[in-house]
Amino acid sequence: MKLQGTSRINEQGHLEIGGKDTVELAASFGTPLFVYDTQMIRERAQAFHEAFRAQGVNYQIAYASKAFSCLAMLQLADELNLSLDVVSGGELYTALEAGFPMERVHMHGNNKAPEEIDMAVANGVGCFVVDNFHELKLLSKAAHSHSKTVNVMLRTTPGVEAHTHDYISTGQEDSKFGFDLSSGQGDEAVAEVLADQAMHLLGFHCHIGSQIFDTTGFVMAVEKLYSYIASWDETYGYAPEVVNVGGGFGIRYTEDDDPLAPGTYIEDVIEAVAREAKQRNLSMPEIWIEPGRSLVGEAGTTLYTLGSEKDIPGVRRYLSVDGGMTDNIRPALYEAAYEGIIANRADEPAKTNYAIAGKCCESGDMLMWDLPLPDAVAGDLLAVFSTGAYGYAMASNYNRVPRPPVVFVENEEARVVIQGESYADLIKLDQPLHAPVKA
Ligand SMILES: Cc1ncc(COP(=O)(O)O)c(C=O)c1O
Ligand SMILES: N[C@@H](CCCC[NH3+])C(=O)O
Repeated sequence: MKLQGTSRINEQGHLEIGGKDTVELAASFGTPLFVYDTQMIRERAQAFHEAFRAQGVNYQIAYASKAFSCLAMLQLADELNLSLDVVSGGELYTALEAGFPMERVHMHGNNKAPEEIDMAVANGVGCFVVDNFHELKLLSKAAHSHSKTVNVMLRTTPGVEAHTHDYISTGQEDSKFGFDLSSGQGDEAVAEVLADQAMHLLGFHCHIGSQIFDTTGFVMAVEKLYSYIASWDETYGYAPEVVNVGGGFGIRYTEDDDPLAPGTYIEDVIEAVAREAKQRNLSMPEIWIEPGRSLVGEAGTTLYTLGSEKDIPGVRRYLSVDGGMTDNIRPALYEAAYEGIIANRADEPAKTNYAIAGKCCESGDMLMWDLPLPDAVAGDLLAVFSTGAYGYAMASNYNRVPRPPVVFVENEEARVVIQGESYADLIKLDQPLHAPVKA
């Protein structure tokens, strides 16, 4: 695997990230450990900004905070002039506590609870990405009761299928997300929002899926959406101020992945919107996107310590790490592929294929099935690449495994941004039946 960002192999043959030796990071903070190369996040955000500026359109880049949310990450996103996609009261709370400007927060969710809607209205989020009719009712009620006008984006499902894993594909008709366009749900929703004094219709949103490597799906979604926008223009004299094409821009997990530069997605989307709008005599809307993975995915590396080995001659050599599905559920959930190296002997050539197992009581707790490594022994440090998105964010305490710490590294400095959980943390919400009877 080609090293990315600030990662390099230093004179000791150790993997270094952000000028920090990963062997030292593991010694200081323990393993498993999530290490984020924050310079890489800055560069990614910059690349998206530059791509938009080059096209001269008004835009917002909303970081999809579901990919990785914590106070420090959201403060970094703010520093990078990103807006923020939040999907729950908890993500919104994190944004509030981070001091993220609420006017740049976009409130998502396919089943927003009345309390979450109320919280978002009260705090003045920039817009609601409304998913369904139930939510429209709740939102209207909340907006009226706060005597506020709320900005609304309608989430639509344009009927475009992204070529990705079924579970991370969202733009197809048969999806739990958004208003279905072909059955007329979009028309009804537009009428409802336009008729409500407490709502301002900003425009339309679609998100076709994740880990997408070409622009065809985005262009098709724009074309499809515009065929409806044209009819809403005719019927209601309404044209959108904003079109949001979601996130889903692919990243490199393995050598087989060949992601496009951020600029390519942006150029193709803008070209498609400009063409569609012009053809229908509509003004060019602002273009918004919602990248998660492409901002933080490749910036994250997980460090594990290798432990037990099991060799089944002629079948497979298993090596176990001190984490697994509790810090990275993606291989078990989506058969997601990863690559890694022995971080303390990063200059040695690979000799043997290993199956990398987690420590949970599940046969499916496998991180990789065929990872070529130099002969590895217990105590070696395994670095798994591109774990920055939906790794920590989807971590669990299954088997009562504490969630690992997270550090940001940059310019030879490491900073803990999420502490590792202790065993005491694991039981802090437990309510015992009685005081423990100690023998
Ligand atoms: C509505 C929406 N926007 C943005 C994203 C971010 O996707 P990704 O992290 O693949 O860029 C997602 C997740 O797939 C999503 O559901
Ligand atoms: N969690 C997912 C993708 C879906 C995210 C949001 N719709 C992943 O790890 O790839």
